[in-house]
Amino acid sequence: MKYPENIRAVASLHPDYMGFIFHGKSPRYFKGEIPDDLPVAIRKTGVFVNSSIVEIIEKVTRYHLHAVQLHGGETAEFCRELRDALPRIEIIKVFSVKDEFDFAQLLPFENTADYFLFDTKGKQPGGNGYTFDWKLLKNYPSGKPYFLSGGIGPKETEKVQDFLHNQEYRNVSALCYAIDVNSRFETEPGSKNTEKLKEFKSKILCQHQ
Ligand SMILES: O=C(O)c1ccccc1N[C@@H]1O[C@H](COP(=O)(O)O)[C@@H](O)[C@H]1O
Repeated sequence: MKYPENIRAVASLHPDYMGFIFHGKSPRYFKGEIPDDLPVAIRKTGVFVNSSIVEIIEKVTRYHLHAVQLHGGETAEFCRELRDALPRIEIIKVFSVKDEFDFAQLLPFENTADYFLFDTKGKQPGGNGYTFDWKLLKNYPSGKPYFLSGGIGPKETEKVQDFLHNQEYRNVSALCYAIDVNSRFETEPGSKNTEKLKEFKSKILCQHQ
């Protein structure tokens, strides 16, 4: 998210999380103010790419963030330091997936991240706008809930419904804690199409009940 009016409009749809990107090279780089009248249940999330602990603490404090999404090569040791520094902040550690994925990479983070997030590997650290083959997640060995991300847009609605409900994915979709959407719902970088988000959310939730 980037612009106050759009932040308010999307907040009115009551997403569980809302992301603010603190990666200088991103067209979504956030440097404004987050409206202070958002519904309290929305978890404001800072998205970082190899930022220092000091920088993350500064943003968490300044913007009253509830969660951090670590989208770079942050190590498990880094996550542990961050946890010690900010014990109440949720840590979402991102892993980029392409044609294959070595799930052994997750092991060191089992005790230091609250959630994993699977995004598509691309030219940019995130926001590439492409999906990966979710079948790869069938080998997910962890019991940790994860965010499904990467290129999910209105056109993926049925695919997401299928992932969440098809018996084929039963074991892995049970741990899918959140669907993360970004560039495919934008009218311009950082500005989300509220109507399309509303429709997407209602279709996913409707199927989920
Ligand atoms: O969106 C960005 O510009 C970005 C920059 C640096 C790190 C992460 C970024 N976005 C995150 O990438 C995923 C997937 O986005 P998309 O659906 O493929 O556009 C999402 O978590 C964004 O928050």
